Amino acid sequence: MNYWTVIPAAGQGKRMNAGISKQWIELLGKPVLAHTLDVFEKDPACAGIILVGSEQELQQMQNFVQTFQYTKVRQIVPGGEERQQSVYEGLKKVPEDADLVLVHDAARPFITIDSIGQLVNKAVDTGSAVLAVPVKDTVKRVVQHQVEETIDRSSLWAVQTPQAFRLSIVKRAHEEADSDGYLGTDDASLVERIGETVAIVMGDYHNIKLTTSDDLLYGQAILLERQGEKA
Ligand SMILES: Nc1ccn([C@@H]2O[C@H](COP(=O)(O)OP(=O)(O)OP(=O)(O)O)[C@@H](O)[C@H]2O)c(=O)n1
Ligand SMILES: C[C@](O)(CO)[C@H](O)COP(=O)(O)O
Repeated sequence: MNYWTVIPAAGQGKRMNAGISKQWIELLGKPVLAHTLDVFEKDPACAGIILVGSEQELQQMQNFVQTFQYTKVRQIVPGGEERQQSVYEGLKKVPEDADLVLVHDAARPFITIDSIGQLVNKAVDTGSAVLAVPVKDTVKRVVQHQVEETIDRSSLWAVQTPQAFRLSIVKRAHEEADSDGYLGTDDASLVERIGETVAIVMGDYHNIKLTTSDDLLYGQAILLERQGEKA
């Protein structure tokens, strides 16, 4: 099934502390945003992309999309203070007749068409699905540097993007979160709180989000490994 994608790219990358927003950092000579957009541009099932940028970077983003000749970027819209608000602004621009919408962080450039396909198939069946990987570390709840509890990790998954939803569901979830003043760290949590079920699809440990500077080193290694596989 065809899908639309909202790509939030309006963050400031404070934790990366690179002096520029994360999407403009170059990995093997190409901006992070280009690595991300290339995947959706190449996926025949992707019908269109809504790109969300910060107000100050909209012109830069327009120029970038023209330079890289992305044909599927239908609109570039200004985002908000928080990721959730940026996604909400993007969702408002997805055509009403779209069935399925994916939300994907610009800062997760290592997503593959294969993972997207598996996610889309699940969301078509269930209405909402997210990519995630089982947590590998032992996780403890800590208060004031003292362990309160060791959490049973057998049911813990680290959730990624893309997250795929029927458009009507995710729009309702965002509308309700907005009117209730609820702020979540991903879109699925908004869908969960309106009582919808969210399915998990096994993701890929390489689908990291570039958050701090050490992620750049790992990211370059992922790209080099993929280049080697192609050669
Ligand atoms: N107001 C915001 C905040 C984040 N994002 C986007 O949401 C994705 C994931 O967010 P995160 O990693 O938290 O990015 P930043 O907010 O840029 O990072 P930081 O919190 O370190 O400033 C990124 O692609 C980012 O550009 C967004 O569109 N609008
Ligand atoms: C949406 C997300 O990528 C899921 O892992 C993530 O929650 C967004 O950013 P943050 O780093 O948690 O603020």
